[in-house]
Formats: sequence, C-alpha cells, structure tokens
Amino acid sequence: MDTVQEEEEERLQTFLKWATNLGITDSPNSSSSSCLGQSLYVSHFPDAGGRGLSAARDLRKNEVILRVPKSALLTRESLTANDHKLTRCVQRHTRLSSTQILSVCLLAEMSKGKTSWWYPYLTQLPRHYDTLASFTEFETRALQVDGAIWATERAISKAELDWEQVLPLMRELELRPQLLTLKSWLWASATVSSRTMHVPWDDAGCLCPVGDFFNYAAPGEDSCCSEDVETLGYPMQNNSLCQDKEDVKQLDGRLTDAGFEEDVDAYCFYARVDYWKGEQVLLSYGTYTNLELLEHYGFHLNVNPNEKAFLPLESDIHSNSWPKDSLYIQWDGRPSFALLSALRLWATPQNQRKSITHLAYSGLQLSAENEIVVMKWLVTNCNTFLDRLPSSIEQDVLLLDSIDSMYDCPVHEVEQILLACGDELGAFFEGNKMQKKCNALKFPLSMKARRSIERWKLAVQWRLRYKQILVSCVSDCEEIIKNISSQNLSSEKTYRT
Ligand SMILES: C[S@@+](CC[C@H](N)C(=O)[O-])C[C@H]1O[C@@H](n2cnc3c(N)ncnc32)[C@H](O)[C@@H]1O
Repeated sequence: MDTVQEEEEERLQTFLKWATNLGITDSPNSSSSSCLGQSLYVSHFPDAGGRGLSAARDLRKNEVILRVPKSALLTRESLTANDHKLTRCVQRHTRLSSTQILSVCLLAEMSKGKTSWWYPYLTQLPRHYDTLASFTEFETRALQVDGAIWATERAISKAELDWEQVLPLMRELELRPQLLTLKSWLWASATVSSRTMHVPWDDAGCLCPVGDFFNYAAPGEDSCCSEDVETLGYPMQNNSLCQDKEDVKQLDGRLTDAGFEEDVDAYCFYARVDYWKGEQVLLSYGTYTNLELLEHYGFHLNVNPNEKAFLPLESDIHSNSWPKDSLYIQWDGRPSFALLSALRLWATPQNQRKSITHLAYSGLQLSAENEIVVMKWLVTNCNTFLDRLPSSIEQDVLLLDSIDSMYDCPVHEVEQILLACGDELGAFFEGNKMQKKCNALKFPLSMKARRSIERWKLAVQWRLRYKQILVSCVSDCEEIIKNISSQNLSSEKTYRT
C-alpha cells in the first residue's frame, strides 16, 4: 500500500466508526460493534464500479442487509437544521429547485472543512465525476450520434444555467471563491445526481452514508422488460438511486431492493437476489439507457438490457399513435414491439390499414411480403445510419486499444498510436492544448489529460455499443428475410407439384 492508499484506508476506517456510532448497521436483527462485517464489507471492483460492497456471508434474496437511520441521512433539512445563516439565505431564494438547494447546502457544508459534523462522510465522496455535464466539446463530439450530442449539450447548458441561478445565494453565504466556480458546482450537482436516494418528504432526495456504496445492476430481464413497463404507461424513474416505495410496490418485484421505511424510521436495503459470500452486492437505481446512465451517473454498462438505439423515422411512420420514444432497436438488436408494429402498419397500403390495425397493434405479422418490406427497411436504415457516422466499429475497437495504451505509453509507441487514431487523437491533443508532435508529448500524462482520456473512452465505448446494436439488427433482419424467402419458395414448389 502506498501513502495515498494508506491515508484513504484510514479515512474509510474513521468513516465506518462514525457510521457505527450513528446506528448504521448491516445486522439490524443482532448487535454488532461495527456497522459492516456481518452482511457486507467494502471492496474494490475495478471493472464493475470501483469501490462497492461485497457479501460477508451467503445472502438470501429479500433479506435486510443494511439499515441507515433517518438521523444519518444528509438532506436539505438536516444540513439547514443547525445552520441559521444557511436557513435564512435559502429561505430568500424560493425560485431555486430542491436539487439546486441541496447542492448549495452540500457546498456550504464542504466549506466548513474538518469542523463539519459530516466531515467523515464528506471525505468519502468522489473528487470528480464523468457525467455528461462535465464533457468537453471534444468528448461530446466523440459520441458521434446526433441524439447523444444534443443530450450532452443540453446537460452542459442546464448545469451552467443552474450555476448562474445559484451564484447569488452562494455569494450571500460567503463561500470561498474556489467553491463558487462552475467546476465546484459540477462536482456538487453530480454528487446529488449520482448518489441521492428517494425520500418521501423531499424531492431532492437524500445522501445515504454507506448505502451509497452500492454499485448498480440494471433491473434484470427476468423480472420485467422495460418495454412492457412503458407500454403500460408506467412513468420513468426520477433521477435518484431509489424511488418511491409506492412505485416499487406497483412494479412488483422489479426494484424492491431499497427504500425509506416509516415504521423503523430508516432507509432499508434488501438483497435483490441470492449472493454467495464474496460476491459484489448490487442495487438497481432504476431503468436507464446507457446514455441516461452516462448523463446522471457517469458510467454505462457493457450489457444493458434497457439500452435503446434510435433511427431517424419519417413522419408517416411515427404518426401511428405510438409515442416516438417507444420506437427503437433494443439492446439485443431486435426492433421494439412498438417500432415493429408501426413499421408493419406503415408498410401496408393506405386503403388496407384500417382493417389490419388491430392485428399490427397486437404484435402479429401481417403477411410474408409485409414482413420482408419491414425487414428491408430496417436493414437499409441501420446501414445508412452506420455509414453516416465518422468511424466504423473496427476503427472504434482499434481506437479503444490505443486509448488504453496511452496512459503509460513509452514514447517510441506514440507514433503507432497517432497512426491508429488519426484525426481523432489530433483533436484530443488540441482539446487538451497539447502538441500532436510525438517528441512534444509529455508522458506520463497530466491528471487533467488522464481524466479527459477517461471521458473520451466512455464516449467511444458508448458509440461502439450503439453501432453493435444496429449491426446485430441488420444481421437478424437479413436472417429473417432469408427464412421467409426460403419458406415462400418451398411453398411455391409444393403448390406447383
Ligand atoms: C452510488 S455510487 C456507488 C459507489 C461508488 N462506486 C463509490 O465508490 O462511491 C454510484 C457511482 O458508482 C459508479 N458505478 C456504480 N455502478 C457502476 C457500474 N455497474 N459500473 C461502473 N460504475 C458504476 C458510478 O461512478 C456511479 O456514479
């Protein structure tokens, strides 16, 4: 262990002692001298979220594994309770949203440094985040897909606007100049976006010490597919780690792993599945596409059953009563139920549509010819979409390899990397105000450049997965066309003989 790791470990141990004194416990039904160790322990998962929680023993589905009393939750209420100046100033700014206020309260608490009652917890918060709002222009462009670029630009503008709106309040609070910067604001709002949990009394949610060490697993396919949920008109989750208990009950078994419980006045966490001792214990924060995960949490999943790829659609396709956002290609390359129905209807001559609408809406194939037209439309449109993007899957794979080797690159390999990445690497150096010439590169790279590489890598991985979905759609559709055509051929033969 180096000195930095030793200090980190020391801070973690101080925090766990503090948490124990507050009554946070992973063994609510028995007494224990430490908040963790009976059901869970802190562990590191380099490829699955970094710091997280492991099972300290075999855990059974639905058993309670962590309880965090209300008095240990960091909320607007708890932060303003003992800070009269903060309470007075906040009361004067009624037009700010609840999340803006919570973020300001968090910065005000940070400004107290070691004197803050929350200090042991504050030391456990990440120093930086990779949420979309922190992307530079270069990293935004690296997403390549228009919809993703727009979403990032929106996130950046929203963060800037939110910051401008809270500045007068932060000045009234006389926060240190360093805490008034956009950079500090991005940190505070990303902390709130990626770590808050739903509580029934405040829509800004709460920060939940120890409970926010759980990493994410998408709600499984086994419980309920997202498409069914949307078709039935369930709302999307709000942006917090855990949602309203009522929603949880409605979704029946899909997201029953955590919530605030009035009867015990505590946030309770349950094992969502059985876990073996040593396995990472995960929490489902909600149903998100990879872009949404990137926007709110700063990561995405290699395999995400809720991922969606959208194709540009002519207006006569989406005018067919399906909401536009239900028309997409699923993570496995299959068109969504709504997209398939809409395309089948669109591929039917106008004068016959009325009579078959009910069949299309119930998900039935209309005819072999109709199905072939639909599959061909998908093949053509996926290919056109892919062809318009600046790089291919093969180039992205190569680029990811090169990005990985950039971290501690010996100078003699730089030339090869430059060749592999071409223009995009040039743009990276420009974006980070570095020289492209090999002999002017400084390795090891600065912390700022390393962070930019992390976000760039996230963007390239994101677009690569998006492209892979479309490629898989193309090959599925071609297979279907082949099968239908050969069936038609053999039935024609039977008919002739
Ligand atoms: C609530 S925190 C979870 C604990 C966090 N790893 C920590 O050290 O504090 C949420 C953050 O953890 C990371 N994370 C959670 N689940 C992840 C996953 N499956 N893959 C990658 N990163 C993940 C993301 O950075 C996310 O913003």
